[in-house]
Amino acid sequence: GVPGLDLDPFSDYFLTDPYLGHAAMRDAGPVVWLERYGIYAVARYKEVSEVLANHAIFVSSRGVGISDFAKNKPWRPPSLLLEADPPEHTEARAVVTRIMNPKLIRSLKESFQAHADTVVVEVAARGHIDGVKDLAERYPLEVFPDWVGLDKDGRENLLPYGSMVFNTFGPINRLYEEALEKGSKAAVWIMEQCAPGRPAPGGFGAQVHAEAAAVGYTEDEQARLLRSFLSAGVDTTVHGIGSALHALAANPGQFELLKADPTRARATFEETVRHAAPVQTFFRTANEDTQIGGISIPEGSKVLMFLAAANRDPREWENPDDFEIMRRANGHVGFGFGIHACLGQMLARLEGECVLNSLARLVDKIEMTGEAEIQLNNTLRGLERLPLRLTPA
Ligand code: HEM
Ligand SMILES: CC(C)Cc1ccc(C(=O)O)cc1
Repeated sequence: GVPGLDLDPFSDYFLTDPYLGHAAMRDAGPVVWLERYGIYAVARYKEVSEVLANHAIFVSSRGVGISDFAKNKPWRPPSLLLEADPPEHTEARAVVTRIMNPKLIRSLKESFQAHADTVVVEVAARGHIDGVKDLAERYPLEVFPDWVGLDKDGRENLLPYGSMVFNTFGPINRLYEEALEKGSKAAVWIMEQCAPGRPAPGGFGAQVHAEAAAVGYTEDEQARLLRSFLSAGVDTTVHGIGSALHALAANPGQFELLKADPTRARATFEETVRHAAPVQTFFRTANEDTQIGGISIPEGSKVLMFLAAANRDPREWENPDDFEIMRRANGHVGFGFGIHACLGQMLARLEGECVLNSLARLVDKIEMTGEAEIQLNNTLRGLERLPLRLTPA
């Protein structure tokens, strides 16, 4: 039978340091049973990839959190992308990829890089900073809302809303309840911003609405489509950039390699997404009786995929726990894989690359001046605080 483990992947203890738990699950077998929640878990690269690829059996429309939408009404109307299966999912994705494509990214590169230089020059001159508040949060919160076309006022709602969305994929624990309390107020502003006609003309938001309207989406569907981007587009990049700063401060040799060739910024961010996995886990639901690694998985089972564990699976990676910007990180599952693979990964890479490229050219040293503090979240891994000293180049 399936090996059972008693670990709680949503406990503060596990979320603070998940790596021993990851190894225990990987070593226990291709799939394990987490008794505490009555869910299956896959932590090896091979099985995580297989579950992500097999979207017909391991479906998203029953929710990508622990709650099964076939049994319990979701706390918010389901996403047309994340919580949909083909054919509805295919159509929604086609609408968005008409806008979110390499041409768009090329058009943003110059302004995104210029802004990163401005911010990095400023924080480097300050010397002592909190890498989270002063850089990892500041940069995405300045470039992303302008690109979408959101109001100038109220942007402080974006992080608590995203934090709520990600916490609600987990069980109803303290993190879930605290996030729901903080996020509910933010949700009012988010939904106002998603309404057709609200985003600034010409921005990404208005373009999503126009493309969705063009294929007959109702106003509610147009709003929900844009909601996906306000849900997924901020906390993730904030944690990606924060984790990159942390990794570079903790590995000075890697920062020297980056400074030697600032075009390595792109590969540095990719290795960060592999190594830190800002999105640690989420679920699929077995839509029929099936099996994983020879173990029977009954219809209705929730399967928790540990992307972070797959990205450090020694069966797939050499020195998996080492942060190595020169390695070939492609193939990692930090942005997912298959039909639901991250729709914003090009934008995320652009944001990460721009900040790290600025750091490489404008900063000579990046040093920890105290302990990094983890921000606990049922799904995301990122920092609450990162005390740094930057020395200008
Ligand atoms: C480092 C930053 C990011 C990481 C690690 C990340 C990770 C992921 C992952 C793992 C998925 C797959 C979810 C699944 O398979 O159910 C995903 C989907 C998605 N991401 Fe990202 N993401 C990031 C940034 C962004 C940004 C900046 C945006 C928007 C601008 C975005 C928008 C989306 C959307 C809309 C989906 C749903 C796609 C679908 O279901 O077809 N993400 N992301
Ligand atoms: C890693 C994913 C779970 C991030 C994410 C969150 C929310 C949405 C949405 O469509 O609301 C899409 C993607």
